[in-house]
Amino acid sequence: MSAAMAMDLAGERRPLLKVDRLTKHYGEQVGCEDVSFVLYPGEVIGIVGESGSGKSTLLNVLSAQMHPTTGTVDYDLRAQGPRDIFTLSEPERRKLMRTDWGIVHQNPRDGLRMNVSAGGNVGERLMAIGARHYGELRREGLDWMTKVELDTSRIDDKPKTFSGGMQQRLQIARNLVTRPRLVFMDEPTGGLDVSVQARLLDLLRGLVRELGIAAIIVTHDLAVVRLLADRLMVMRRGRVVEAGLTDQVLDDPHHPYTQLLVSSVLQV
Ligand SMILES: Nc1ncnc2c1ncn2[C@@H]1O[C@H](COP(=O)(O)OP(=O)(O)OP(=O)(O)O)[C@@H](O)[C@H]1O
Repeated sequence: MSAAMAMDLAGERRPLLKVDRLTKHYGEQVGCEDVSFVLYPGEVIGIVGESGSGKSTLLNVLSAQMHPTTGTVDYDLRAQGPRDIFTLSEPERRKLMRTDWGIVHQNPRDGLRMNVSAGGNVGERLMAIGARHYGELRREGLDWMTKVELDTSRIDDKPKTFSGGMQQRLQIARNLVTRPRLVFMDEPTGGLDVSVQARLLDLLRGLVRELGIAAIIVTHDLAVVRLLADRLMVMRRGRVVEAGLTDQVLDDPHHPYTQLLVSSVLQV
């Protein structure tokens, strides 16, 4: 049973994120249009669609990296309760990014410091929330390298000497070490060999479930959402055309576009 379902049974259903009529235009061009949904603690939602359907735009707006044209995103800030993330001050937003949120980029270069050691990449995030004790930082670094199946003898090596799959695992460790409540992932296995992808997906699934983290995962790969996501949103031309439980949407797609998306994958 997922953490979200457990939460449901316990009756503790306060949304972590509430997205209301989110729209982003680039001049005349539609990025995303009128997107609304609710995400609960511990729940994993997948956003799929072909290239240009608006997935990255939506993720960038949801993670406050971009302002919407209209619409709101309310995030449950523990002590303060729900706040529209676009009304946060810059320091408040940065604090959120450092503590409660993680962002796993498709390209590990965008999420790692390539000239800082692997241990430093993990420790840095902890230092940003106040950890100072060197031995403790080192222990956490080793612990997280083990968790993401990296050889701990490489702790002092820089990520630029790592393979793509190793860099991605380190990026995941760097993001999860602070135990965020919400992680945004953009094509987390994109650009990796199929065999490396499968192992990384297994690893991600285990960690997300173990830590009870909520996640929003953007991908064009239906196998990724099949494995990781509780719920699915299918986007086309900036709009959500179908949404529901992942297995239901993939096994019994209603919208013709989803049917096409599913059948084209099955034919591969
Ligand atoms: N900076 C920009 N300026 C103008 N139009 C943009 C910009 N970024 C995205 N768009 C447009 O917004 C729409 C959605 O693009 P977006 O990158 O969000 O799609 P996507 O589903 O993430 O695609 P991909 O899978 O190829 O990354 C597209 O029509 C795209 O041309």
